[in-house]
Amino acid sequence: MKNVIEIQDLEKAFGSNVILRGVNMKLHKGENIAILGKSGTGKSVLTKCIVRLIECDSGKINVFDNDITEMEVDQIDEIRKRVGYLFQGGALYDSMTVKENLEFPVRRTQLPKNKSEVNDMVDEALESVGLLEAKHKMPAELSGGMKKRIGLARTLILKPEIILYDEPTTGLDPVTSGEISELIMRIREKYNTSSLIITHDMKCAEITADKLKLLKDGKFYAEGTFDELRKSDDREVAAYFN
Ligand SMILES: Nc1ncnc2c1ncn2[C@@H]1O[C@H](COP(=O)(O)OP(=O)(O)OP(=O)(O)O)[C@@H](O)[C@H]1O
Repeated sequence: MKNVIEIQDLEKAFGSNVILRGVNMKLHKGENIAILGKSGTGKSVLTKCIVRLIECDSGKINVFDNDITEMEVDQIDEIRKRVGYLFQGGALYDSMTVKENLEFPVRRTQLPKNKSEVNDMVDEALESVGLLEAKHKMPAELSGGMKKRIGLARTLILKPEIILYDEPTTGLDPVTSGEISELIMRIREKYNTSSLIITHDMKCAEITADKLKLLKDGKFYAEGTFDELRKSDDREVAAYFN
């Protein structure tokens, strides 16, 4: 199976604070992997290394068969267009409408397009997350769940092949969390994406992930399907299912 991400022996420290101590993983095309781990274990650092928002210290990170640790800035930009990163809070610009928030990545990273083309892209992305009616709203008028959806629409507008979800359901009630998890699945179907999903929400992992990986002490400690890990005798793993 084709890998869209392949990481070998990734290490990262901030000063004396060693975070990643030899991370290895592969993400196949079309696959969803959930990354579990206690707070502060380096899940976000790992995903940020994948798009070089953080520079790793050593190791290889192949994205679409290119080692991004060796790339020049302009080549990285090409990769970033193909890898969407959904930040924890949605990271919307509060002073811009939803429409303007969605136009922003298009204007920054794509060839000039005429107004109506950009408008169509905005509408398609909003329709994909079921929020076309929020187009002219300001972020302050949106609920937490709506902000997550709009953040996702802003990621989708560039039609990424990989999406990195950083805690897509955190801070949401169980019903809205479930809706976001279902949306992640619909997005995979529609856009044919592969995803890494950092989550503390086991329901989200159950719904969205083909495979779960548990980060502990700077390495992956366990991996398997939801059902395989649920049956694990290992106390570290079992703790996630209590
Ligand atoms: N830019 C940075 N400079 C210094 N330390 C950092 C930086 N980014 C992250 N860290 C440290 O790296 C560690 C891992 O952080 P990270 O955000 O990856 O944790 P996480 O597993 O995603 O946690 P959570 O589940 O709480 O979001 C933390 O100790 C954090 O303080």
